Amino acid sequence: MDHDTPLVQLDGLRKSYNLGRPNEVEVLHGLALQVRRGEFVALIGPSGSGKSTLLNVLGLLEPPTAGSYRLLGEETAGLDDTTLTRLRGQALGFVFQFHHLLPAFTALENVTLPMLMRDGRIAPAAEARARELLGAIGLGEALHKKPGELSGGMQQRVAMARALASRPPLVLADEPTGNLDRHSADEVFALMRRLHEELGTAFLVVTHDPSIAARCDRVIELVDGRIVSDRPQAKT
Ligand SMILES: Nc1ncnc2c1ncn2[C@@H]1O[C@H](COP(=O)(O)OP(=O)(O)OP(=O)(O)O)[C@@H](O)[C@H]1O
Repeated sequence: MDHDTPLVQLDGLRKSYNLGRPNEVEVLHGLALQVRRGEFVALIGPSGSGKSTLLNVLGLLEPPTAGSYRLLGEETAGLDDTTLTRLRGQALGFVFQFHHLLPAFTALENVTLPMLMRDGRIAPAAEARARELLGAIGLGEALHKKPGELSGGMQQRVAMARALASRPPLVLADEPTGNLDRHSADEVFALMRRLHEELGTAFLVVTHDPSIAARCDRVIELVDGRIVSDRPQAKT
């Protein structure tokens, strides 16, 4: 992929849910959007405006109903499941509101396991990579702790390490600080910004928290399934 090719390019993207004829409900109404390498973008909008739906489409978890979605320059329409899984693994990391760590496994195992399972083959040096990442984000002492022994903020930092382990160019984050108190939320967000600076990873962050949106470089606002504003923000 050419370095200037957008990571994400949507053209006329529509998504409907078929609740049984004639009740087809269109949730995303023809979106056009580009996300480029190394951007740090907030996606905001009222409840029900389609943010999660858009993230699901971007994450290749749900197909669009119409329009084009190019990921890393590759048109995703019509790709089979194996190809979608490969492309997802190559392009994307995911962070959710709830960490979804495996409770029976340690922090180190939680970060290592997805790397081992990627493409069904053993990724070389997966554990070394997991140790390095967890060390870099201040969890070197917690490698062998299980999620239940960690604070909410620490759990979310482990989830961040898991998302970045495979060096994706883009991380999709759905309310990554939504379940945390102010202090932990600020800590987790600061970590995201730091990883963005150090690794050049692009982030698309769905948030209801105005103070988090205010610290992103670009803010896209969705209302009723349409982009009503998309503006850069000066760094504060
Ligand atoms: N699987 C589905 N089947 C039918 N309708 C759906 C489905 N998923 C979402 N919707 C509808 O799509 C619309 C947008 O929902 P979505 O969850 O994307 O909004 P959101 O902006 O993420 O909201 P929130 O901020 O509350 O998470 C809503 O009207 C919702 O009812």
